[in-house]
Amino acid sequence: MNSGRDTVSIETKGVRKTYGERAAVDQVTLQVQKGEFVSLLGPSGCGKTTLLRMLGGLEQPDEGVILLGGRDVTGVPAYGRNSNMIFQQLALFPHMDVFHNIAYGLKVKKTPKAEIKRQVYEMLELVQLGDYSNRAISQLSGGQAQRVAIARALVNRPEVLLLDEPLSALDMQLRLDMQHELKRIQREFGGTFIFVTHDQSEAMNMSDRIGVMRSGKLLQYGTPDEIYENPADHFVAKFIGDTNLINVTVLGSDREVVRVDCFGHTLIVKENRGGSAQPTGTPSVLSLRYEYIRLGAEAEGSVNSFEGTVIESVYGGASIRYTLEITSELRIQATVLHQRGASRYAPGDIVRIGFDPDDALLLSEPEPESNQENRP
Ligand SMILES: Nc1ncnc2c1ncn2[C@@H]1O[C@H](COP(=O)(O)OP(=O)(O)OP(=O)(O)O)[C@@H](O)[C@H]1O
Repeated sequence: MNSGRDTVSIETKGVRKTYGERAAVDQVTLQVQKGEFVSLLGPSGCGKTTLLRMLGGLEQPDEGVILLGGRDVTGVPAYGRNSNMIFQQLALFPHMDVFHNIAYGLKVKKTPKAEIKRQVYEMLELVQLGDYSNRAISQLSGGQAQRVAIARALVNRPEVLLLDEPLSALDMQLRLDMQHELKRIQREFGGTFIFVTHDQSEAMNMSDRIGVMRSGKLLQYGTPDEIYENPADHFVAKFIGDTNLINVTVLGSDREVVRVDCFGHTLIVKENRGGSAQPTGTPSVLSLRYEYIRLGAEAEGSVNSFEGTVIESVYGGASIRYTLEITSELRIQATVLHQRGASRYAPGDIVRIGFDPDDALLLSEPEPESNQENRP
């Protein structure tokens, strides 16, 4: 079992895989620490499954290196690696009961019977199916089948468990429950899990770190907080969370703050992390998260402050989402916390809108959309 987080479990260096002319995975370098839960996140066709399959040895890269537990496994097929994979179709053996499904890998390894029993029951406890050892696979619910698949994969003590959208066939409530379960199992087992998903909230809920992919490239690799608060670019900002992306023109910059023109308003904003100073006149994009915007009395004293007209107000229980028109060319969305019984703005109301430089991020212009992928 892995308990430390200070050593690398699996690592890729400049991994590339092409199908015909097209790079499904393009120069991906990433390092996953032992005991980490990492999600590979991105829209359909961005290359996350191909990357996962290369990590598991089901595909081989055209270029680059893969290290598993410090060993170079580039070119080593799946059966020669200490990793295991779970797919959306769980592929449990229908003619075996739960016990024998989980025991299968140990039997193949010719583990002594008593040891198999001990380890299978340990796994059944881990996935909270202690009483289900004799159940037929056909008599399991979707969530129970998921747990059996996880137990079957973990009983072999893989260096890394690779999961390819295993929850996507479940209905919403069960999916949320299984997200918590999977995280708990990973924590208790102490292993390294790499999870592919196109669902940003799923990735945010479970991961220590997220790798955001687009068109085969790893755009950003960081903790959920880093990715949310400091997105590497326009695409990541839009893919994770709700944000207004506003076209602006750079007026000038001083260290980390930049003055921009936003449809006739001069705003003071923060430069993108690691971004180089952009020259005056550069067209750019400002990312302003819905919930960082303040309205009415809350907006007084903000560094950036202007008026807008409420176009729409959508009640969301704990919060209200407003659509506000600043100019005929510019509408933004703002989400504000709402307390029961508190007054709210109505369409037509003129309200003060405010935010500080730290609340907004100037991002590089987006790359043109690739036709290789579909937005979720
Ligand atoms: N065996 C293959 N032969 C040819 N092209 C492939 C093959 N596998 C994947 N591709 C292509 O490589 C690109 C990346 O596919 P991949 O399945 O890795 O994406 P993904 O992000 O996992 O998408 P999804 O979420 O839809 O599964 C896509 O353009 C896909 O069509």
